[in-house]
Amino acid sequence: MIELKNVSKTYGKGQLRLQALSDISFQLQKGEILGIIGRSGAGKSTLIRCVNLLEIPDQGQVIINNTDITGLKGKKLEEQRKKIGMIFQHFNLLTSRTIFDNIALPMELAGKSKKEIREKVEELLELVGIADKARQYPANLSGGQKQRVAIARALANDPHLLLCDEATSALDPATTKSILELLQRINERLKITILIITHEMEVVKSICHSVAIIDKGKLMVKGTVQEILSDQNHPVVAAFLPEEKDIQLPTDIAKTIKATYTEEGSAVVEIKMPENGTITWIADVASLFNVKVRIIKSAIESFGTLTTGYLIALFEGDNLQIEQALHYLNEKKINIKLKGYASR
Ligand SMILES: Nc1ncnc2c1ncn2[C@@H]1O[C@H](COP(=O)(O)OP(=O)(O)OP(=O)(O)O)[C@@H](O)[C@H]1O
Repeated sequence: MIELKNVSKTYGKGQLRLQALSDISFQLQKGEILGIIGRSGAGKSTLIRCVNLLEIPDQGQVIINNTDITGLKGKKLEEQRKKIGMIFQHFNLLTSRTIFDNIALPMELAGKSKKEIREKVEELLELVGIADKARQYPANLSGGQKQRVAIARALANDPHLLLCDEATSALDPATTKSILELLQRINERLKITILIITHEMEVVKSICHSVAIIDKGKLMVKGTVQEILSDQNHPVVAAFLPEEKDIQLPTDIAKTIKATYTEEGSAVVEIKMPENGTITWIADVASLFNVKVRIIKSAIESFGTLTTGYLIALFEGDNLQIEQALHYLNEKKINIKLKGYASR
């Protein structure tokens, strides 16, 4: 079990003094995957760096399997650090070393034998699915493959804890999914505890067992993903709710949008998603007014049964009929906002 007890950290002195972490306490059970979310500057990276003592807390304790590692120095601290793996947003691989040698590095530093290192690296290459890349260099790999190397390297000394600092933030959605699946497989197979710092809801929803939110250096709440995400008033949910400012007009439309209808134009309409996540009126608008609704942008999140967010749609048709359709939707109290008119 991993426990943080009343951990605080300040940077700077005098007027520049900044309380980055304030009295943080939580527990992580063996095999748990905890996601920590929070706004930029909330203290997420400081927290994760305090867990492996890359930053030394001013106060409080980091207790790993009943050992208070904050009190350790020298070799004893190094021994404990070896049991904590870490992966980063930008992978942090050594460009002059092959993939094999990148993964081998922590074991070389730990003084393992060549045979031991070879066997372990081969096993890890298989585990993360890049056995064919052993002799390549990082520059020849995709982002997802680089993160697989970083994961293998983080596992080299059989850690009991894996720290992930925005590990999928630089990856596209499909690669993110495959890396999250890999982390989940590692968690299940090796029973390794994982602490993830993220700003991506997808990460929390797809692999975390529990989630906590950090705000201005304070840990607000920790709970299971299920209980937190089904409560739409929960601060964790609120932190992820798309706001109106999150949906912007596509640039080509923003440049040409006009306040009045133009011949051969279409109305640009912002739609607030209803909470049940279903828009039922598109077919009505088509059949009653011969207006075609085309969704061109969305910022939507789902939490349990709640769906929330915004869409941008083009209403295409004759001016009068578009106006009638908008009037009809306003009468029905559908949450829409006319942004202007675009040329087709
Ligand atoms: N080495 C440092 N020296 C001084 N201030 C620091 C240092 N590292 C972080 N800070 C400050 O501490 C606060 C927390 O920073 P931290 O990097 O932990 O936030 P974060 O939640 O990880 O942010 P982001 O999501 O933008 O990476 C910020 O105000 C930051 O400017």
